[in-house]
Amino acid sequence: MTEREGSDEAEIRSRVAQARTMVVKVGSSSLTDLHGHLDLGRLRSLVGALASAAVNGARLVLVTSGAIAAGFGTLGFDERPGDVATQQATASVGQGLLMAQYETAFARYDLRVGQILITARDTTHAVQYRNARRTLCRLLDLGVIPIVNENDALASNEIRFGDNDHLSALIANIVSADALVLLTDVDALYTEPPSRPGAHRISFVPDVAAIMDQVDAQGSVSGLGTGGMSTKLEAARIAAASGMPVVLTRADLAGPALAGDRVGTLFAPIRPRGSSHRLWIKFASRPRGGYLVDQGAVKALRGGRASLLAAGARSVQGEFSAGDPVWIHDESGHQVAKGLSGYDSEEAQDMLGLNTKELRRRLGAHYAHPLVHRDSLVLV
Ligand SMILES: Nc1ncnc2c1ncn2[C@@H]1O[C@H](COP(=O)(O)OP(=O)(O)O)[C@@H](O)[C@H]1O
Ligand SMILES: N[C@@H](CCC(=O)OP(=O)(O)O)C(=O)O
Repeated sequence: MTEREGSDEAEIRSRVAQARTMVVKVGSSSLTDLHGHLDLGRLRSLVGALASAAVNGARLVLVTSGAIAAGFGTLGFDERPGDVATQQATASVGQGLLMAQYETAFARYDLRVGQILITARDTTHAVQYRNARRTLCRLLDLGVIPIVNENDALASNEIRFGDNDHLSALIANIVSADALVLLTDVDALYTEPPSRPGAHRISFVPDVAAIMDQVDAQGSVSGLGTGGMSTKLEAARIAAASGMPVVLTRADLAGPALAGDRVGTLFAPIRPRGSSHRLWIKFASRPRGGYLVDQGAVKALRGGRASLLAAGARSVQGEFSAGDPVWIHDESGHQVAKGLSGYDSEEAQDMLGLNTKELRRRLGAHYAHPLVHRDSLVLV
C-alpha cells in the first residue's frame, strides 16, 4: 500500500464515522443458524450495534434479508423452499415475523422502526422512486429507523432484485446516504473466495471499477445468501460512483465498521455525489427504447454537458412516452448515454435530422427543443 493510499483510507474511514445518514445492509447468511433458520441472537447483537450508532445521532436505514429464513420453519419446511411461488409465500409469512423481532429488539433501546417493502419496479419508475424517497426521508426526520426488504411476495420473476445488495445501493442513493455498510458472513473482500488457499484479504479499494476484473467474486457459497460477492461488488460500484464510501465486513463487526475503525474492506468514493435525479437515471431507470445517433452527436455528448438534438438523431428505437428513460446508441449500436426523452417515440419520428429552426418552422415551437435535455442525460 502506498503512503497516499494509507492517508486516503484514514480520511475516508473518518467520513464513515461522521456519516449523518447511513444505509446498512445485512444478508441472510448473517442472520441465520446452521440450518438456515433466523438466529435471534445474531439479530439482537446486530440491533445492539446499530442502536448505539443511532443513539449517537446517526440516521440509519437498515436493508435486511431474512424473510424466507424466518418463515420456512413456521410453515413446516425442513429447508428454504426452492420454487418461486413457495419462496414468495414463505417470505410473506416470514416478513411479519422478522419485523416483529426487529421491533422488539430496537424497542429495548427506545428506538422506533418502520417497514418499507420495495420491488425493482418501484425504483425504475420516477414517480414511485420519488415517493419512496419522500417516505424514507420523512421516517428519518421523525427519528424512525426504516427497515427495508424486497417485497418478495409480489416481486415478479422477470424483474426482481433477488439479492438485497443492489437494492441497498439504490436505497443509499434514494436517501442521499453518506455511507453504505454491507454486512455479510465474511470479514472482507478477498482476491478469490476465502475458502481457497491462495486468497488474499483486501482492506482498501481506491477504485472499485478497476478491481472488478482482478477479483474472483463468486456467488453465495453458504446457500443461505443469494448474491454472493459479485452482487456486493456491483453494489459497491454503484455506491462509490454515487460519491459515497462503502464498508464491507462481517455482521459481528458492525459496531467497529460504523465507528470508522479499520475493519473489513473500504471502497473509496469515485467522485463527488451527483444529483439524486441523475443518479436515478444512471443506476435505476430501465429504458424501454431509445435513439440511434450520428457520430457528431456522440462527439458532442461525450464532450460533456450537451443535450441530444434532433439534428443528430438517425432513428427511434421502440415505443416510449415523453418523460420515459431512453438509451442513446451510436451507429454501431453501442450505448453512449441514458436520459429522459422530451418527446414520445411517435413525435420524435417526425423530428429526426431536423435542426431547431426547421423544427420550429415545420412542426411548431413546441418541437424546437432537444430530444433529451442535458440536465436529464448521463453518459454510460
Ligand atoms: N472474492 C471473494 N471475497 C470474499 N467472499 C467471497 C468472494 N467470492 C465469493 N465469496 C463468498 O460470498 C459470500 C457472501 O455472499 P452471500 O452468501 O450472498 O451473503 P449475504 O447473505 O450476506 O448476501 C461469502 O460467504 C463468501 O464465501
Ligand atoms: N429478500 C429475501 C432474501 C434475499 C437474500 O437472500 O439476499 P442476500 O442475503 O442479500 O443474499 C428474504 O428476505 O428472505
